[in-house]
Amino acid sequence: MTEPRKVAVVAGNRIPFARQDKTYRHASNSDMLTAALNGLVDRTGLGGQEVGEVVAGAVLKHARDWNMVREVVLGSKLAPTTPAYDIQQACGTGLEAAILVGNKIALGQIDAGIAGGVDTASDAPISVNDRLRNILLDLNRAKTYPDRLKVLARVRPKDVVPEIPRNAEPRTGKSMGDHAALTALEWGITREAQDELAYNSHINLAKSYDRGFQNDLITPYLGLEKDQNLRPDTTLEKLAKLRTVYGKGETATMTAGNSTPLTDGASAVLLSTDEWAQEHGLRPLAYLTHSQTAAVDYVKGAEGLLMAPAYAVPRMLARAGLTLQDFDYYEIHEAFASQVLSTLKAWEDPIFCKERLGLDAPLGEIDRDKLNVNGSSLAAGHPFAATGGRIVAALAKQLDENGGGRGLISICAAGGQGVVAILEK
Ligand SMILES: CC(=O)CC(=O)SCCNC(=O)CCNC(=O)[C@H](O)C(C)(C)COP(=O)(O)OP(=O)(O)OC[C@H]1O[C@@H](n2cnc3c(N)ncnc32)[C@H](O)[C@@H]1OP(=O)(O)O
Repeated sequence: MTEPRKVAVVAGNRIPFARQDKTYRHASNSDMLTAALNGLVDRTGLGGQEVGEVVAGAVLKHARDWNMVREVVLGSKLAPTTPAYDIQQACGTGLEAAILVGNKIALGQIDAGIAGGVDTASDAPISVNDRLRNILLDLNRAKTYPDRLKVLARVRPKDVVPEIPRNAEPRTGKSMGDHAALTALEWGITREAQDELAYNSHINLAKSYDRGFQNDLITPYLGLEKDQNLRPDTTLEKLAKLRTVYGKGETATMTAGNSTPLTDGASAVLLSTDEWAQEHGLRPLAYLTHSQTAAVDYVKGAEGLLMAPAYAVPRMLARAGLTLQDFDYYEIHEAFASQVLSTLKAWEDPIFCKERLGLDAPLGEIDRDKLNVNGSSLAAGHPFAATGGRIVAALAKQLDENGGGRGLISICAAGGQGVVAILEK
């Protein structure tokens, strides 16, 4: 077996993220992923060329999009001979796509590949209930006109009520926010701490736009040039006034300001070997060096729904021979401010680290000045599968700009899962 090859993150591109039912109201997942992909192809001069694979996905997609990513490639500026396939790991999708591409590069199966993700909260895949579905299937089977009429006569008004996907866990019926509220309560996460994290996210993202950091990470789309959820004028006072939306009574702390908004958007990231990058006149921004996934049993309440990264990170650190403090940047996806803070508090807690992680000592604190330095999902928004690509591209660029260093990526996902990775330069 030959040594694994280094996996370079070469470039990234996304469209600005839009709030649900706003600018991208009429854009489909395929439209948005094509825009993100074509922007990356233009930026890297890959028009008409083939890459090893394109791997991407959407958390919510229409049944007609069963081969979405390959169809997107066929409609893109890449060569039509580029293989492509869909993956889905809830909010971990974009990062998992980068890991899959990276692993194939490391093993010598491909020299370059593109990882991506897309989601629309505006163009939700509405379905019909099982009764109407069975009637429609029978209608398709009916051979004669009278037979069809007989089948149609079975339709009742209640059958035509559409089923809209809920942002909830199928096994508990609770929304992600309700789950996060339970975890916030368990860890004693205050409203003030959540609002401060949300405030920093907006300020850091606004600063990153101001200093031009986002210029070669984003391609404007449908007239939108910046993330639509960004509020550079937000203040702690304004955040403190918002009503709570998850949790109950006096213990409720989560608001629209410290929870991610429902969002539309897409992202794409180019990964390759050093040699491939050089041959194509490109250069590595950073290297994808480690990754890990974990899952927790949130169904029986053994752990909080969004706490899997708290388990994945120490496992990855142990394999990498690193401590939690060995990083210059921490990119912790802000599904909810409370979930970031619960994770950080768990890593500082000796009992959690001993009893749940099996460690002799707590992982300890991180330097908060190194956390989400260019803003994260609370400010940018969170089009589920597109978030991983946003983070990988921004962190790689930040490490490059810094002239080197190491960054930790941590993404919580529905179903009690976590996907984490390390980028280094
Ligand atoms: C899926 C996975 O695998 C894992 C994950 O990541 S889990 C995370 C998944 N994502 C979610 O669950 C998304 C959850 N978010 C939502 O459902 C909704 O955004 C929400 C219920 C939290 C809020 O919805 P909403 O009430 O419609 O929000 P919105 O109208 O935008 O904001 C309410 C108010 O707060 C204000 N506001 C929001 N953020 C603000 C800020 N930063 N500063 C000042 N004001 C703000 C708005 O201006 C608005 O004020 P008005 O009512 O005066 O207009």
